[in-house]
Amino acid sequence: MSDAVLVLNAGSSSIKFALFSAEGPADTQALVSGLVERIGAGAMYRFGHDPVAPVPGGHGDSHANAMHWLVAALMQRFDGIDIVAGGHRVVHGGADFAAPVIVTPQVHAKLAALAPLAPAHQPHNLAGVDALAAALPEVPQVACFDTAFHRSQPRLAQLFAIPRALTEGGVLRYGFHGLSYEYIASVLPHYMGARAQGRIIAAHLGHGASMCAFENGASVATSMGFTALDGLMMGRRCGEIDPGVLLHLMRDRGMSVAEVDDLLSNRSGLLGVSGLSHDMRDLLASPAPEAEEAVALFCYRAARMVGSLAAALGGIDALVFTAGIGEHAPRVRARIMEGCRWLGLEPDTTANLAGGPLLSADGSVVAAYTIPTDEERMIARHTTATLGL
Ligand SMILES: Nc1ncnc2c1ncn2[C@@H]1O[C@H](COP(=O)(O)OP(=O)(O)O)[C@@H](O)[C@H]1O
Ligand SMILES: CC(=O)OP(=O)(O)O
Ligand SMILES: [Mg+2]
Repeated sequence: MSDAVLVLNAGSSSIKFALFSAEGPADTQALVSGLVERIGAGAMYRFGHDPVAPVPGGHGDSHANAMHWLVAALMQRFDGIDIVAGGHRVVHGGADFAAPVIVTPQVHAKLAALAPLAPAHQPHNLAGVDALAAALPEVPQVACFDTAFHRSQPRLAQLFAIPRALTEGGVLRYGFHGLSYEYIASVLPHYMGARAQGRIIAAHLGHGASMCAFENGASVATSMGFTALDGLMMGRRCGEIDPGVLLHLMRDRGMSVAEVDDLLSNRSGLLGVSGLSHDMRDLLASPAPEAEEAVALFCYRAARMVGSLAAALGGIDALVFTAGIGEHAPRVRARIMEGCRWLGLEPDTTANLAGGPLLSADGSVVAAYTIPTDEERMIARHTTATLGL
């Protein structure tokens, strides 16, 4: 029997999992990894290199059911592996949690209270905690936060220009995708040597998308704010928007809060602008002018955000692309890099098409890379360190 840490990373429509050995260095290859995706709409799963298969028996109809099914299925399928700890991505840690924490009933209650700030993530993250607690009540569980990496930011980067009382009440820019950025910061020296301590902008471009500026490996500014709706254009989310639009929709068009929430969280972004799909793959393959415009807006907004974060850093030494789009869409990377030429980034077209990792030409003042992220590994590192395994 080998001891393992089970990592659960629940997103808005998927659950990624990985089992890492709890013996030896925390950083060895995952024993097995996989995912459940399209939850609620014909859920499918994949364990390791097995073929993709439908989630049986209606268990894929909700995250909570899928979590219970997944934990039971993993224990059955990998019965030679003893799960000794659980590590979870928890999207929102609010003002209280700046580091990973062991989940106690009190911690669980505080995290559940943050669900309104991350409705498409937090309940699913806690469903993972609950499923593992039901199956293995004695196993300790650690919550690892998307927000924690950004708590090092200077105060100005965290403030909204709103009355102080609201700021003191926790209405701050928290930022997300922190586990991904922390992982990228940890592997960057492998690619860049000592320059990794310089002024870096990392672009996590997945279904959710954000950017983070870091210096000396610490976050100093990021594009997402109080919630994961802010910043870049995303698959279904609007990103940055004039708050006057929200007032107009409610005051002049009679939309309810729930309708505005659904519009901005689920029906905007690539899907809203293209009218076709939230998935970059579909848009890149489509001849429709609306698809082209959605891709063009995504890239335009991303390049503008690089400019903003470069100002926060006082310059830029490297731009790093990661997550689904950042790792797999050379056409999107190329367009964003074109928009960064003025900063001194000289793209290498051939290297970009070949998948990098170095995307910039020899002599480019600003380096560019594509680096695969690994939130599961970062969670495993935090879990073993927090539990002293
Ligand atoms: N080969 C590809 N080309 C273009 N876009 C891709 C490709 N593969 C994935 N994507 C994009 O990446 C997104 C998923 O990214 P991922 O980082 O896995 O997101 P999440 O963790 O938020 O589910 C998809 O919605 C799609 O837009
Ligand atoms: C915070 C966030 O947007 O996460 P995801 O990319 O998993 O949707
Ligand atoms: Mg994700």
